[in-house]
Order: sequence, then structure tokens, then C-alpha cells
Amino acid sequence: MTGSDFVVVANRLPVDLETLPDGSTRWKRSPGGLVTALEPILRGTQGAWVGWPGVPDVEPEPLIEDGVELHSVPLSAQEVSDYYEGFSNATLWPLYHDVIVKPEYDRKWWSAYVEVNRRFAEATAKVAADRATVWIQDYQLQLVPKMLRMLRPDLTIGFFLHIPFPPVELFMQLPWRTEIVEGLLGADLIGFHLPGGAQNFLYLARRLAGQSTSRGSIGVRSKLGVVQVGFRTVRVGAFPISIDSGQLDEASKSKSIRDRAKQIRKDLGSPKHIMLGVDRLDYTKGIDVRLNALRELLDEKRVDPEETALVQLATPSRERVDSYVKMRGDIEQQVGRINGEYARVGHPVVHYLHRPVPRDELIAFFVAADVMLVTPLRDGMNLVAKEYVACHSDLDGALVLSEFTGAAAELRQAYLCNPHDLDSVKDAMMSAIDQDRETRRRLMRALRRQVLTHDVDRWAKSFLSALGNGEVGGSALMSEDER
Ligand SMILES: Nc1ncnc2c1ncn2[C@@H]1O[C@H](COP(=O)(O)OP(=O)(O)O)[C@@H](O)[C@H]1O
Ligand SMILES: O=P(O)(O)OC[C@H]1O[C@H](O[C@H]2O[C@H](CO)[C@@H](O)[C@H](O)[C@H]2O)[C@H](O)[C@@H](O)[C@@H]1O
Repeated sequence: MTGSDFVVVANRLPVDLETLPDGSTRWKRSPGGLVTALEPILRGTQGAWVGWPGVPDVEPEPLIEDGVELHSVPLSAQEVSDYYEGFSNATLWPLYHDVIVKPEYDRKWWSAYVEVNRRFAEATAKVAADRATVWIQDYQLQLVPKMLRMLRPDLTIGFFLHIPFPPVELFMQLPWRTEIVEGLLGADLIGFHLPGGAQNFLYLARRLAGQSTSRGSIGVRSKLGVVQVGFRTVRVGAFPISIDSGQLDEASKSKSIRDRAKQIRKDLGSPKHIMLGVDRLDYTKGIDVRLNALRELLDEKRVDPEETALVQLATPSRERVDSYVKMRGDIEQQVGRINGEYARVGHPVVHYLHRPVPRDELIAFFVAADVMLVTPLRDGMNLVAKEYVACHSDLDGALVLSEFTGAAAELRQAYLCNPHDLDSVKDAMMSAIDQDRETRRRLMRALRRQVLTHDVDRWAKSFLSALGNGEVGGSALMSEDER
């Protein structure tokens, strides 16, 4: 059998097909951190990527990008609505993000999820070479590990969840909770960002699937948990994802980007403090939280509108899902309100761009920003926080970071805050603005040590070597009865 020895399977391909006004099409980079992280890993491996091309009802021929074969899985408009916008993003996404908005449970959406997962499994079974390694990504495809194993028992199958795995009490709401746990148990290794998510899953494997599991706590890239599924051993671990930090560090030092950063400061009216937010426009990201905090700081005159600019770059996301439509309106109202009260003509306080910006321009914004605001209510990792740090070899910059991001477990020298407590966010922002030069440099140096030594290559290698080794935590198994 021919085919690829290494196959990544993700809901999206790394590029989306875009239809231009004249009806012609072109490929553009897909949004989000999953693609940011996986693209450099796969580049040059001569592997394959199986995914949806981002628009309904098209099935482009396989294409090769940077040596990677891209295989499209087509979705109909109805499937985009039921499987992607519905079950993935109006059921699982809010459920796994602490029910910030209420998850909707709809049997029709679930059927579409099963059907689309089956199609991904079938497409992957065709692309993978004999005994290949297949790495399935994220919450949209949690049934694929089991379905693929049934089609191709020769494969080594890894699964990585990019979003938080929820507390047991929340997961138990899901009408299809057992099917999801059993779907994931089709993998040889299941990876989470944090030990807590892995631990939650281990408990559910015992309780819902009735399997024996290891005791003992799971470590970061160490002490894997074990689930015994018949004769198979499934391992469960924590592998915090990262970025191509060396590449960003280099790019951010280039003269053209430094010059562009200076120009951005000038264009903003040379304020003393540039604050920056960079997010997909998602209610989990706490964009409203930082805007509320800024407004109160302005009201209390702790921040001077003449000296301060907040730039919010927001990539459009999931624009047909109700909660996203509402949130966009709310945020735009907040921006309007702050500028209505505190802007002068030609001198807004909040600069809001609802579009993705090109990579080099984004790096220039990171370099220009004195304070980075990352305030999600819940976030699996948050790569933006790490990207900001990687862009500050000048040690000149401060990171305000929500405790509820995966990144907070590693970036302990950030100004950590609780996004549910506005005073905590305001205090973190003020500390970041007011910090003295020495403190700023000391904290940024420590953050950079972490980000530069733990890059995306290390993440992928640690996951894939655990997948290849069959490495186990070595702890005794515990069944549901023993709990
Ligand atoms: N407005 C924007 N323009 C360009 N890139 C963006 C923009 N907003 C976010 N990004 C990129 O998208 C990725 C977001 O990843 P992450 O912070 O992990 O969150 P998520 O995957 O949930 O969107 C980062 O690589 C970030 O630089
Ligand atoms: O594909 P979309 O619906 O447009 O969404 C974009 C991606 O968003 C999510 O990203 C997550 O992955 C990041 C990298 O691990 C992580 O840092 C972040 O915390 C997550 O939110 C989603 O999980 C991806 O599947 C989407 O492609």
C-alpha cells in the first residue's frame, strides 16, 4: 500500500479556500492557534494533512504545500451548520469552556457530528500508509480515533485536544458523553495541554467506559496515565503546546519590523503607553473584560486618555453562530462608548480592527506594544501570550495574563489576573503600566527563558516520542469499583 507515513487530521486544512468577488478562488491561511502550531511541524516532513477546506460544497483536488499533501474532506452547507457551527461550536465549545454561554444539545447536530467524523476517518484510512502514524486534532473529531482504528488496526493513532477538557460535573451534562469517551479511547495516546484535563479524562474513562485506569497524578510531559481497554493500553498525558519561538524572535529583531513598530507608535500619536489585544473574536477571550477594565480606569482617572492607546486586533470567527453575533455587537458598542467619552478628533483611545492582519504586521504590533492584554475567561493554551514574549528580545514589555489560560501555568512572571474580578484585571493593568524598568526587564527575561526553551518543536517531539515509545507512567491500574 502507498500513502503517507505521517498524517495530521484536523477539522480545517492549514489553508482556507476563499471565493473572490469575481467568482475565482484562492487559498488563504486558516485562523487560529492550531494551524499556527502545526504548520511548522508538518512543513518539510512530506506528510499529509486531512481537513475541511473551510467553505461548503467544494472538494478541491489534493494539493502540495511546502512538501505537505493536503487532502480535502468536503462538507455540505447543512453539515457546516450542524456539525461545525452546531455540535462543535454551540455544544462542545461552550461546554468545554466552563459553560460561559449555555451549550445547546440537539440530536440532529449530534447525528451530523457522527456522520462527519466517519467521513474524516474514511478519508484518513485512504491516505495513511501501512503502519503509519496518524495524529488527530481537537474537539471536532473526538470520534475519529475509534472509527479509524476499526478501519485500520495497523495504524498508530494519537489524539490531541487543543481546548480545555472540562470538569467532570460539566462533561456529565453531555447526552453523548459515553460515546465521546469511547471515541477518544480508540487512540494509543491522548494528549491535553494540562495535567488537570488529563486527570478529568482518566476519571471519566473509569466511570463512563468502565475501564481500569492508573492511579497517581499525571505530570507535564511525564508520568502518563494509563487506561486498559481490553488488550490495548491507552496512554493519557499533558503536553502544553507552544509556538515557533525562535522564528518569531528572529523576525522581531529585523530592521523592517522594528521600523514598522516605530511607525505604528507614530501613527497612534506617540502615546506613552500602547496596550494591545490580539484575538479571534470569541466570547472566551475576555475582550469585553479588558474594555470594561479600561473604561473604569479612565473613569477613575487612573489612566490618562492623552497618554494611552489600546489597539484591539480581532479576527472574525464563527460569524453565523448566535453567541458570536451578539458578542461582536456588544464589543463594538463598548469600543464606541469609550471613544465617545474619551477620544478627541483624530485621537481615539481604542483602535479596533475586525480583520486578520498579515504576519509581519502582527509581529510589528507585538514589538510596538508596551503592555499585552490576554484576559480570557477560559482558554486551552493561548499562543498570543507566548508570541508577545517571543517578540520582546528588548525586554521592554509587560504581559497581563488571565489565570484561566493554559499559558498561565508556564508564564508565572506575567501580571496574572482573575478575569471574573474586574479589580484584579485593573490592578494587573496598572502594575504593568507602572512597573519600573528593572522589574520589567527581569520579568520579561524570565518569561522569555520559558518560551524560547519550550517551543512547538519540543511539544510535537514530546507527544510523538511518547506515542512512538509506548512509554507508560508505570502506576498500578484502578477500576471504577476501587474508587
Ligand atoms: N487579528 C489577527 N490577525 C492575525 N493573526 C491573528 C489575529 N488574531 C489572532 N491571530 C493569530 O491566531 C492565533 C491564535 O491562537 P491562540 O491564541 O492559541 O487562540 P485560538 O486558537 O483560540 O484562536 C495566534 O497565532 C495569533 O497570532
Ligand atoms: O477553526 P475555527 O473554528 O476558526 O477556530 C480556530 C481554532 O480555535 C481553537 O484554537 C485552540 O488551539 C490553540 C492551539 O492549541 C490554543 O492555544 C487555543 O487555546 C485553542 O482555543 C480550536 O481549538 C481550533 O480547533 C480551531 O482551529
